[in-house]
Amino acid sequence: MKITAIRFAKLKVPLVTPFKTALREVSFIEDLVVIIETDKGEIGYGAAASTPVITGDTHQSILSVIKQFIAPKLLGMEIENLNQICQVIQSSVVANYSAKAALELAVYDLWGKLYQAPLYKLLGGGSQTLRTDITISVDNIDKMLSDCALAVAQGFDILKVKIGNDLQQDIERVKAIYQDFGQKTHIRLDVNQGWNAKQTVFALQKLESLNVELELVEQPVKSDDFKGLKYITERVNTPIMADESAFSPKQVIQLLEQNVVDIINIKVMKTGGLSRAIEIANITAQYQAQCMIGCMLEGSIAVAGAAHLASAKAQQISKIDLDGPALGQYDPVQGGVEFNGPAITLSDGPGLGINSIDTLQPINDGVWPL
Ligand SMILES: C[C@H](N)C(=O)N[C@@H](CCC(=O)O)C(=O)O
Ligand SMILES: [Mg+2]
Repeated sequence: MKITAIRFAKLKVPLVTPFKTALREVSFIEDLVVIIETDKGEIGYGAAASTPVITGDTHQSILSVIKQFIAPKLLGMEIENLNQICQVIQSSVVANYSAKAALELAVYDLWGKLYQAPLYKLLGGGSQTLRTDITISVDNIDKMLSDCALAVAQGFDILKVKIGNDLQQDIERVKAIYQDFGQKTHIRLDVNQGWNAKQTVFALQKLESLNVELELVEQPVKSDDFKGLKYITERVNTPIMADESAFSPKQVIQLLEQNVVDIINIKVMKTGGLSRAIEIANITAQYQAQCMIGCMLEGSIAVAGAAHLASAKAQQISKIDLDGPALGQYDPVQGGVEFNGPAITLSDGPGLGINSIDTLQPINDGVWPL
């Protein structure tokens, strides 16, 4: 099965409530969809989110990097040579991880179709169902409490609470949420780089002294502040997780070797797809460190890839933050992953298991080669 062409489209889904973090605020899930065509008539689906404040990637940059630097090298390649294709994708250009992720996802989808098996089975096998947390956007306390109540009513028992835009208010937000929901849910915090090291130690020691039990705190400080992360990890009992600091296998080795953090958040938009995500999951196992599989605010095409990986790598990946599609008003993708509250069910169809996609908006000049 040979690669013959690549098509591009956009997919836009309105959110139930605006997604607000210390880094950005958005009201839609917007994916660039990549469709790889083959000489056998099979197509593979991949997608990428635009998160310039985290990856530096936009839909425009993803599209031009694929067309200009990566696609020309993929034309004619055999899907059965999966590792070779991933190597070409990874080495065609530096960085641009979201572009690489979208392509790798589509190639893995085709690999599953070639062997007529769901991806999670080809990757080693695992459970067909997973449980995700849900994100509570940073907002005023009343809004955050009502979002938590809604999430709990929908069956979620792990809340990923976004904070990081004002230290004192953040402490009050966490205290209020813990008071109302701390007994019935696990609470994770994601600061999205909003504090500095001293502020983090102050806030977490304060919360610990009040017996506020947090499952983990994600990326409290700037992504390049490894010294700050280590300073925090050495001074608090709450587990510290790296997100924006952990893109590459090399960074993950440094983070774990030097005891900079306790936990790693793997996202395919940061690793450049599944091949390096697998590599990182294996590295965390070597260090006997826990890891999470996460997502950007992205729809269910890319999340399906991450979910198949999480199923097959359940020994390494113990925490799941794949709630992107659950935050949308609807899911235009049929097959793939199905959400029912916190439960994610993987399709048993081949590859990612996607059957069809509604409301795809083709992009002008969105076919390669023209
Ligand atoms: C959506 C997911 N739960 C999440 O919070 N992901 C990111 C932020 C993604 C974005 O801004 O698109 C994270 O920081 O973990
Ligand atoms: Mg995060």
